[in-house]
Amino acid sequence: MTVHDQPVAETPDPREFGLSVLPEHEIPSELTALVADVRALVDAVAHTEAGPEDLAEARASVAAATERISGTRRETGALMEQTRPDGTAEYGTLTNVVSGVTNPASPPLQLERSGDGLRAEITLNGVYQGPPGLVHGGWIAAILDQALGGAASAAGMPGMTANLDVNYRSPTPLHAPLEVTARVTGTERRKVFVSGEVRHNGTVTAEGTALMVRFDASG
Ligand SMILES: CCCCCCCCCCCC(=O)SCCNC(=O)CCNC(=O)[C@H](O)C(C)(C)COP(=O)(O)OP(=O)(O)OC[C@H]1O[C@@H](n2cnc3c(N)ncnc32)[C@H](O)[C@@H]1OP(=O)(O)O
Repeated sequence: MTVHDQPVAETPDPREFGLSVLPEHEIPSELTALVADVRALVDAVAHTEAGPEDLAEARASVAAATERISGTRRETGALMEQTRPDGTAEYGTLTNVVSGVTNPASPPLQLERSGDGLRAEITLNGVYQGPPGLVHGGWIAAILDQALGGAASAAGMPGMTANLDVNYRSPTPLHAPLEVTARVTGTERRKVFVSGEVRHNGTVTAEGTALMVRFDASG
């Protein structure tokens, strides 16, 4: 296995493969604001103790809002194009369930380049609960998977997760700032080895390693 030391590579333009691509700056700010509002709605619904009258009224309002915006739908596989500081482009699915900018079912995860990989700060609310007061382990694995895949992609080697291994070291609290980090640790042919961590107050609560297999450029 060799340690990856290549410069960031240009990712092929997905339009060449017939995929639909939306540049990030073309996403209406009203849509990203609505995504945040719907996340707040999901949290409110999950925890509400409102009475039947208020619930019925809220339900009618939600149904009206759904009707209002359901006329036209974007393709499920549409990609968002982000421009890196060096001017090259990177892509991810708009409705990615872990970090999709237009998907209110995703947590507000925004991974950014940092040091030799990616980093994010995120606070998860009760919608992501597993054990009382704690983040569900499946969501921790999903966040790590996204960070690990994103690190490979950011290094110019986008691919699919072939294997993901997660160790839960200590409980991950809800309603508390978490740090997510990930980086490429090595490559071997199409195999990209990645590792990452979730930390709370500097303590590792979960760590993961994954094998990403790069998309086959030979067709
Ligand atoms: C667009 C922007 C995106 C932007 C990306 C943003 C981040 C997205 C993060 C989310 C990632 C996901 O959730 S992805 C979704 C979950 N994953 C999946 O659905 C993947 C399903 N599996 C597959 O499609 C396939 O098995 C692949 C692609 C992983 C591999 O198939 P393949 O392409 O035919 O490659 P193959 O020849 O079999 O394997 C290549 C090398 O990897 C090794 N290998 C393959 N699988 C394994 C394995 N499980 N464990 C060990 N080693 C393995 C082989 O031995 C070989 O090694 P050698 O002979 O070279 O030694």
